[in-house]
Amino acid sequence: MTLVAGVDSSTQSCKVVIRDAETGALVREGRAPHPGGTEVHPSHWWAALLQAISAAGGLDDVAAISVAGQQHGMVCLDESGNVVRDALLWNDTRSAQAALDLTAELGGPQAWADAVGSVPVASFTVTKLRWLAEHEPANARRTAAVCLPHDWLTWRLAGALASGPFDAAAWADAPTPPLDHLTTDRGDASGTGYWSPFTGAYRPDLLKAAFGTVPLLPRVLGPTDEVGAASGTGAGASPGSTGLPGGGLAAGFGGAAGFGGVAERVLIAPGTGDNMAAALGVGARPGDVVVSLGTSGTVFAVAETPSADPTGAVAGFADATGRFLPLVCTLNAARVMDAAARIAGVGLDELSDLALQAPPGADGLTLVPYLEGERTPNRPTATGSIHGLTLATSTRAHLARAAIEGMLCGLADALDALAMRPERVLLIGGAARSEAVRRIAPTIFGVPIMVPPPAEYVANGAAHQAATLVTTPDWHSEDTQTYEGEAAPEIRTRYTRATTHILD
Ligand SMILES: Nc1ncnc2c1ncn2[C@@H]1O[C@H](COP(=O)(O)OP(=O)(O)O)[C@@H](O)[C@H]1O
Ligand SMILES: O=C(CO)[C@@H](O)[C@H](O)COP(=O)(O)O
Repeated sequence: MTLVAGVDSSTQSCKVVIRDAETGALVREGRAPHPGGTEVHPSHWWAALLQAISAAGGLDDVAAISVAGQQHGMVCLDESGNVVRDALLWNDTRSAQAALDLTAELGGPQAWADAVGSVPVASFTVTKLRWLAEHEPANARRTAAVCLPHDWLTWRLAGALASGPFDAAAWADAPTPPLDHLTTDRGDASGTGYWSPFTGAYRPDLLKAAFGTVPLLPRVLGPTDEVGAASGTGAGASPGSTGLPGGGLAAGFGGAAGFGGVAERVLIAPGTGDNMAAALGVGARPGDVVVSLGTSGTVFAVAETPSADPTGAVAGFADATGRFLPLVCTLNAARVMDAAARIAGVGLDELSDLALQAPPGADGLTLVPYLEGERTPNRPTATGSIHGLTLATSTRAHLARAAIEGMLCGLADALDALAMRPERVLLIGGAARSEAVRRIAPTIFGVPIMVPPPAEYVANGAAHQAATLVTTPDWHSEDTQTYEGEAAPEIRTRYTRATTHILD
């Protein structure tokens, strides 16, 4: 049996799955938590990855690996490859003004949508770089290369694999490759704000306008390229860079160092952004819409052509297959339920039970879930609010229901923004494990919802990408469960009214 590993380095944790490359059967898995906060030193991701790989039984018998990661995070490296400052994550809103400034400077939202498929908001890397240039000029000057979380982990993994077989202690300080060995993929690159899904190339002019200089950028690999192989597409190589010198890292991988396991050489797939990997993992095809309820709430579709929404609601991303992934993202999803459970003093399962005890619409109790500000709609400084509080609605059950309905109303607006008539709506992510979420979602979305069995779909997608390096994977998706319910548009109407009465 040939094994492959898939990694999901997401906001809250790192998950590793080891699967049979041919069939996709799960062999073993592991996970480790990430620290909280919206700025994190990348070394925490590396430590969590090593811990999760250990928990998953190591990599000695693994033939290929792929890392998917939270999108947009700004990882700045100096000339020696050291991290310049803590990474600003996708949900850090300090660059909201920079986003407004950049939008105006280029000539408005349409100009950005036409240039890179998306209108920048605080999540996008390009706005974080502008913030750095303005607020931390010394750190900006030290920045020799900029990459994304999955790029950085892939680069570290390449260095560690070149140093010897998996050993968490030895790998903790494994040497890193030269900066010009950094790689990314088109899916994650499309969330930077300086890579165009229309041309498949970087827009160094936009980066220079935002940051003042053009640091080295990761080479953009094609969907089936191998990290370290000299024959990648190279499309969008960093300005001035001609690709990997001397055939890259391939010679240093794995077996040459005498791995004890079956695999002679661990291949590294390009990896991608977590949403692009989720699309792979769930087997999304054109006509499908995927709703993912993780730290972020995302609604996305696989598309044959790139999109350019000047309203900024839909980000015109690329996917991990050569197609496109129009996506709407909210800052507030699973953690709204975490917060409601904390207030109610219950666990997540009990919160689900409580929510199902309250009637649809929670007797008018409406929760606007902007607990971390909001990205869609673009309200970076907004706060959450509760409306319709009466003696009768002052119960834990009403609160639980209102929290879930409020979170889902934000996602229903996202679904509307995609402007599709989906053939299937698939619900995944941590909060999709909640029975209340599964049962309430069809009433809020107004369409039946298909829920695949709970699994780590981002890590699975990464594993599938890794499998394509060693075989032609024939992975069958497991049965989904369909949830239906009577549409309750009045809940969304009340929610929309409530969103006009929130504090910034
Ligand atoms: N049974 C459940 N009900 C509701 N939320 C859940 C449940 N299980 C996990 N979660 C939530 O899912 C979130 C993690 O989901 P995940 O998709 O792994 O997030 P991320 O990928 O952003 O790190 C956490 O906030 C966790 O509390
Ligand atoms: O910013 C986006 C998408 O544009 C987020 O979806 C991040 O990619 C974080 O994902 P999760 O950690 O919530 O999976």
